[in-house]
Formats: sequence, structure tokens, C-alpha cells
Amino acid sequence: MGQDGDGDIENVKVAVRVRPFNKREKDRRAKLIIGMNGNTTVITNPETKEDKKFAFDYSYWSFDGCKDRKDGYTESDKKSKNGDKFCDQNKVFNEIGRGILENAWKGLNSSLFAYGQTGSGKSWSVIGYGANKGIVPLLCEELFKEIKSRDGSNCVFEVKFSMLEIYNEVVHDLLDPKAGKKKGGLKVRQHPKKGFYADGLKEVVVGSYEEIVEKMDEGTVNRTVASTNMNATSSRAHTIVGINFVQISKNAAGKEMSKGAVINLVDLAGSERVDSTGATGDRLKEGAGINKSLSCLGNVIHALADEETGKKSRVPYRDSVLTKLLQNALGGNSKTVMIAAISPADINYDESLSTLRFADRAKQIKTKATVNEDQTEKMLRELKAENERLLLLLNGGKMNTQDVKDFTGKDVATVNEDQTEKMLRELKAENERLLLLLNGQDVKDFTGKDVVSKGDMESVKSQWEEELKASLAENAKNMEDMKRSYEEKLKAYTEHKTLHVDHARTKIDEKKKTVPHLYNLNVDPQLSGRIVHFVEKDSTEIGNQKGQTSDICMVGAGIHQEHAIIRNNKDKFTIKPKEKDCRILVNGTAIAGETDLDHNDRLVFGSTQTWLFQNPNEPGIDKKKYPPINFEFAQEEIAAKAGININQPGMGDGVLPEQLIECMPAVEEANSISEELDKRVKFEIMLISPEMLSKLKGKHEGFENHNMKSTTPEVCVKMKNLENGTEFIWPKEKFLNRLYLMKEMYSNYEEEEDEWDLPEENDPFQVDVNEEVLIGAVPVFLQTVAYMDVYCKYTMYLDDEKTETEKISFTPNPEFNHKKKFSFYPATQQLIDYLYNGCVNVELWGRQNVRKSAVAQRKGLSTKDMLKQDRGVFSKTANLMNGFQMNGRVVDPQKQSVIVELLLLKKTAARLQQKCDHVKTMLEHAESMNRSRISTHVVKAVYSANTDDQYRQAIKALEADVDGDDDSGHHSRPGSAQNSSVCVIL
Ligand SMILES: Nc1ncnc2c1ncn2[C@@H]1O[C@H](COP(=O)(O)OP(=O)(O)OP(=O)(O)O)[C@@H](O)[C@H]1O
Repeated sequence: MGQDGDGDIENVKVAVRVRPFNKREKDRRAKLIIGMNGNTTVITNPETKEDKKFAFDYSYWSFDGCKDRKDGYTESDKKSKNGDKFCDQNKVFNEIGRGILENAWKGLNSSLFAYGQTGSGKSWSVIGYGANKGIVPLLCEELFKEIKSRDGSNCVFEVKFSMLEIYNEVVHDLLDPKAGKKKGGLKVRQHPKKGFYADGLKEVVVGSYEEIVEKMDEGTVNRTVASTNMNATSSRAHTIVGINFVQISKNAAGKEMSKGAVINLVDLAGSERVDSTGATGDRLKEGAGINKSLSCLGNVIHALADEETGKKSRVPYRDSVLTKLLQNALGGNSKTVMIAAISPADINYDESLSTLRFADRAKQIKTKATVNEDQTEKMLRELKAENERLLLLLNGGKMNTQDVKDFTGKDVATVNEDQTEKMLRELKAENERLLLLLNGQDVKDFTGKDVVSKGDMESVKSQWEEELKASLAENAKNMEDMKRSYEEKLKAYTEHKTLHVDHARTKIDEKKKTVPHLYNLNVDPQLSGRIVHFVEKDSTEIGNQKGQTSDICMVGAGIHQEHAIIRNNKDKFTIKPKEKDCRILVNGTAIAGETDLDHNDRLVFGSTQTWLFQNPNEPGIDKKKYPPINFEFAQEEIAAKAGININQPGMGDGVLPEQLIECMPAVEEANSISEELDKRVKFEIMLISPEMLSKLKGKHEGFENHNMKSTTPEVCVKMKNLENGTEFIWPKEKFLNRLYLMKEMYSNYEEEEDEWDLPEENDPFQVDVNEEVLIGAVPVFLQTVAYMDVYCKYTMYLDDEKTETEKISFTPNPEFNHKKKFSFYPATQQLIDYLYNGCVNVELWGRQNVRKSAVAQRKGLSTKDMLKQDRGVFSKTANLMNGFQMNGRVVDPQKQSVIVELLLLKKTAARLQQKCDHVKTMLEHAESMNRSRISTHVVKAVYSANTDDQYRQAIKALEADVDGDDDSGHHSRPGSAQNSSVCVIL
């Protein structure tokens, strides 16, 4: 730490904290790759085993060595191997939080920000969970404890609390969610003295810890509402909690003194999306401010770290909302601490390494914190002290303050005036300057330079006017505040302290014990259960904002004006969609009519609203065991009902189902938005094989920079234009990027902004129809083609036998001219699905010719020589034939057998389905003939039919059946399967 005139110059302090494995990491049998020793953190590359070491101010081990106390608090387990190493919430607070608190008492600004990928533990450290309170609540608790201990002193303490969220470059006031909503959130403005600030942000005076908890709760509920309505994952938002602490006292001379400090506690958005690969190829990527703020933060930290090494660079604070608001924290008047939160698992190596690198850069930055007193005043006081010392020397101990002049030669009779008055004068002067500017006069800044030239004035005038008016209002507000006398402030402070805290959350928690209710499930565990709707009436209506009669209002894609009704008949609950197309899932299944609603049932309304129904009065619930429900549980359940079982063997290492579960609700939401905005576009999930993925590279927008390392199928999204029939495949990231923009469009539409629609080139639902698409691929090794008799084999639909083309010899350019007509009878839904979505697998085969000339040539050569000669050709062709190499890659034979087995299973399932379809059509056919009985031999013949011919024969047998009754003769129903057949020509 160094002293620079009036401030402490200090490096940003950096702490790294590693959390325990989470469920996902445990499920995937992740390995620990983080080590900590003293202040050193080591990360091991899981592939190369290479270690990288980082030294930070603090390294916090929260991976293991702990146990949960009865009250839920996680503390060190001294019996465990790493018990001494384990770091709990109190330790983090004592080492980081207390310093921030001490700074606040000294009148120094502080900032703490938490950086790391989603789920790495940022919120755990900053806010905390349950009994494991994080830095913010612990700091507030200690602050008020200390204030209380000073009761009776002549000091007035003012604590103001604010909470904002930055989402997609828009600032939302979490204590006043309606503020600036229509105008795209709160404006970030620059004040000549205090720097950037969010204009109009609500700052509430709080008088106790309980009150701060309540306000924080209120802010979190508002965050939850916004996140639930937009289905926006909070991990994409930055939250800034602001605590403004002022100490006002009277000095010995009876003059009022004030000392202020601002504490900013920042929970940053998950860092992993900064360079998400799949979206980089999207022409619309710029429009999505997904993480503009975060990438800007990276740039600012880079530039500041460069400055420390002597490089001159522009620090781009102005490029994002977050960096503007954090300007002081990063390069200004603040003591700053950063917590880098990391996962312990090998599967997150890349993200953890990038977090550690980010932290390493951040620790080089220096900030200069100054005690928040007026600087002129401080200089005058210092001069006065110096003059007094000289006067004492001159007069032999007698002091005459009247004679004291300051360095400018002016009398400093006012030298004892308190800081508040001085600041008031300054603010007035500033306002006069701003008024002059407003009136169109040229103004010089303090260095004498023109602030704005006359010529530029007109063009920027309106913009300036807005800014200036805002600054005027801000100054007026501050002046108003300062004008209040000390006695008034003391009175307000005393009154506020005794104000009754509402304890709204406690009341809700009590009521939940006896009244049936719905509570929200959110992907962010911090936000689950924050919104509670009590179901108290006999019939409770649920609908969107436009529904005037709704008891419960839900916002978001797919929610109808009158969406659902919950009925209570003597504590038996049911739920029913109000109209046919109102989507409601109960425990993952879509319902069409009135359905029972039981305790712990999971509900989804529209595409995004996910809730849990709780009925504390349901008889017998105390005897049953209910699984704990969170957002993942509900999503996995929906996926399982759709046939994707995360725990099913053969689901790989869990990445695939995880991606599917992430994409399914997203696709649902995109479809709902498309429907509501009439965008004529449909989205479907697709699994694309690694081979196909590499083909897509360079051919499809979005795949240019796609990660092609994958060896398992990847989840992609097919976008179908329902109007012109075109189809495009997007990587998951590109789709999610687009969805982000779709949601923005939808939110503008919801807010009834006239211009919600966008021109085609910026419309997230649009793609360039001229973009080329790849339809399918058959990799063929060319070298062999020229030397063989070649032919193709393929299977169509449920064919057992492969169809073969003619054989063509000795040409590198075989033309098969193959044609085959397929007729399928009957045209089942399964066949139609196959024709829509399935493909024909064409294989190119060849028979090797024994080349006599080659045999002659090789006569007399040793095996060694021959092997030498054949290296290349032999290895490719031979290995291709024995099947252990695919597309030039060696395939694990075990994997190959699993793939084959899977294909066989699929085939078996399709065949069984076909049998069911046959039986069903037979029954329908019999019904149409008014038959009430069918002979067993007919049933058997239909069931055993493997080919269309056999099936037709069986149906003929049914028609001619004398055992089965046939009262009315044969009537085929119009539109029944037997009237239609499908023909495919290859
Ligand atoms: N030190 C810890 N000890 C125990 N559990 C932890 C710890 N840190 C994090 N966790 C667990 O990991 C999960 C994710 O943590 P947290 O919500 O803090 O992550 P985050 O980085 O804030 O994520 P997001 O970016 O989504 O807000 C939590 O459910 C929590 O239970």
C-alpha cells in the first residue's frame, strides 16, 4: 500500500474460492483438478496433466473438510483430512467483509465483485444461502451492530440501500421495478463529482439489519418476477447492491461534519458466455447484448493491467453500462476486492482456467481510495494546521486565526466552516455552471478548455439538456438532503430506528404452513420459491396481464388471457385449461381437461412458467415421502415424459441429456413466441452426428467456429419456415443467441411498443433463404472406387433386406442410374414421420479385384518390402473393410457394438410399432364391417405379418373370414388407412 497525497494506492485484492462438487459433476464422475496451498492455487490440465500455479491474496478451500451443523451452517470438520483447510462463510467475511466495513467507517469507498462461470459459487459468497449467510448480509449485520453500540454518541448514521440489475445493457431498479420500464430502464449518467450513476435509482433509508434483509428480499422477489416472466436465467444478469453509509456528527466547535462511504457489492453474470462459440457465426450476434458488459469488463481490466506495466491504453469504461457504474471500483476512488469463484471439476477446466487468468490480471490493477471529504477543505485544514504551527512559533504560543491567509492569499476566516456548508456552496456553483450551459453559452472546463464549441452546440443541445437537467435534479436532491439540520436528521434517525419492520417474508412463510399455494421454480436456486401465490378461493383464475379477472397473473410466451382455473372442492383441488390450446403440464404431462392437483405437483403454464403446488391440508401428506423439487427435477421430468431419460444407460456422460434438457424448454418458448408474434417459423431439436457436424462446418451460418472436437452427437435446432418450407440447422448456441433476441422482441411486443417488429435483416426469426444447406452425406474413399466393381446398398423404412444397385466396374465415375418404386400399405403415421424426418442410408460397396499384374510385380518381394509398399493404400482399404476404422478414424470396437445394438433396438421398436399399427388398422377395418368378433387365425396372421404382402393377405383373410361375424357387409370408411397408400420413388 502506498500513500499518494490524499489517497491510499492499493492493488485490487483477489481471493479465489473453490466450491464442492455439484450434483451434475458427481453424476458425471468429475475429477478434482484444483489444489490450494497457502495462497497458491494450482489447476491441473486434465488432458496433459500440466499444472498451472497462481498466487492470490487469499485462496479459499471450500471443496471438502466440512460438515453441516444442525442449523444448516457448513463448518469445518476438524476430524476430516482437510478440516483445517476448509474455509467457511465466516472466514471469508472476517478476511474480506470486515475490511470493507472498516473502510466504510473511515469514509472510504469499497467495492467487491464476484466473478466466475454460472454455478461456480458467486452468489454463495456474496449473498449466501440460508444459514450460510454471505458477505452482504454479514456485513450489514455487523454494520448495524456497530451502529447500535454507538447509541448515545452524538453521531447520526444514515444507511441507504439500493439494488439494481443489469440485463442486456438495461438497468432495472430492483426496489422500484416499474421505474423507467417503458424507457428501457434507468439511464446511466455522468456527474461531474460522483462519476457515473443510475439516474433515479431508488435509495431507501434503512434503520436496522432486519430492514435491510427485507429490502434485499424485496429486490430478490422483483428479480425473480423479471426472470420468471422473461424466462431469463439470472446468470445472465449482473446484480449490484449499493450501501451508502454516512456518519454525521458535530465537532467540538458545534459544526456539522459528515463522512460518507459507498459500498458496491457486485454479483456478476456467469462469465462463460463471453466467448460462446456457436453464436459467433451468427450475423445477428451483435444485436444480442448477451454479455456486452462482461466482455467490456474484461477489456477494462486488460487496459488497466496494461497501464500498470507502463503501456498507455484507453480504458473503455464507456463501452458498457456495467463498466460505467464500476468505474470507481476499477480505476478510481475505491478499495476493491474480487472473488474469483471456481468449480473443482475437470469438466470445467477451461472455464476455471479463464477465471483464474482474469483474476490474475485484476490483481495488477491499482486503485486510489480517498477519505470522502471535500478536498479543498482538506487542503485548507492542512494549511491551517501548518499556519497555526507557524503562528504559534511567531507569536510565542499566541494564535490569531484572523491573520491566517490561505495559499491564494485570501482570508481563511471561514476555515472552520464545516464540510456540509462547503459542499453546498460547491453544488450551487455547479448548478449555475449547468444552467449557463443549458442556456446555450459556451462553457470552459476547469482547465480552461472549451467544453463544447459553438458549432457543435446545436446538434448536441437536446442530448445535453437531458443530461444537464438530470444533473441539476441530482444536485438539488443532494442540496435538499444537506439543508436538513442536524437536529432534523437526528430526529429522523431515532424515529426510523423504532419503526416497526413489516416482516413480510416471515408472514408469508407462516401462511404457507396452512394455506394451499403455488411457488415458483427457477433455474437459479436463489430465486426458487420467492414468488408465492396463495390459492384461497373456491376457484382461482390464472391468466396474463390482459386478463382483468385473473387472480394470479403470469407473463410470458404462451400464457393466454384466461389460461387456467384451479378449483377447490372441500380441499380436493383440480386444474383445468380455460381453452383447448392453453398449455399446462402437470408433472411433465400436457393436460386437456380437468385434472386432479395433488400436493407437490409440478406445473408448467405456457412455455416458461414453472411452479410447484403445495397443499398443506391434503390428508395423509405427513405419512408420504415427497421428493425435494427444484427446477432441474421439473425439467428432467418433462424430458423423461418426452422420452429422454437422463439416467438411462447409454445416455453418454450426461452432456447430451443435459443439453437436451436445456434446449427443450427453450425450443418450446421460441415456438410460443413465434406463434404469438405470427412469425411462421417452427423450431425442432435435432441430434447431429459428429460426422455430419464436420460437414456442416463452413456450409451453414453459425457452424464456422463451432467446436468440432466432439465425438458424440450434438444437440442442434432445426428452424423450419412454415411458409416456404425451407429448413435450417443451427448450433445450440446460435439458437440460444437468437432466442435471447426473440425474447427481447416479445417483451417489446408485450409492452405494446409500436415498433416491436424488426426489419428482415435484424429479425431473429429470419434467415437468408439463399443460404446453402447440406442434406446428407455418404463418405466414400475414392482411391478404391477406381479399382473395384462398385455398387450401392441401401435400406428404406423397415426393410430387412438391403436393396442393391447394379455393379459398375473400373471407373472413377460410376453412374448408377438406379430407380426403385416403393409402395407402403397402409400409410401409417409412423411411415409419414419417417418420410418427413428419416433418411435413406446409402452405402457404397465394392468387390476387390485381384490384379494379376500386381501379383506378378510383387513376386519375390519380402513381406517387409510389401508392407512398405502398401503402407497407405493397404492400411486404408483393409481397415475400412474390417470395420475398425470409420472416416479415417479408429473406432473403439466396443462403441461400435453399442451403436449397432442401439440401431437394432430402434429397428425392433419400429417393427413392434408396425405390428401394433397393423392390429389397430385391422380392428378399425373390422369395426367398419360391423364385426364384433375376429378369428384367432386372422389375428395371428395380422400380428405375424412382416411384409406388406403378408399383411394384405391377412386382411383378405379377415374379409373372407367365416368364423368372425359380418352383419353388414364391408364398408370401408372414407379416409381410413386402406384408402391411402404412399409411393416413394428412389
Ligand atoms: N462454498 C460452497 N459450499 C457449498 N455449496 C456451494 C458453495 N458454493 C456454491 N455452492 C453450491 O453451488 C450452487 C451454485 O452456487 P451459486 O448460486 O453461488 O453460483 P453462481 O456462480 O452465483 O451462479 P449464477 O451465475 O447462476 O448466479 C449452489 O446451489 C450452492 O449450493
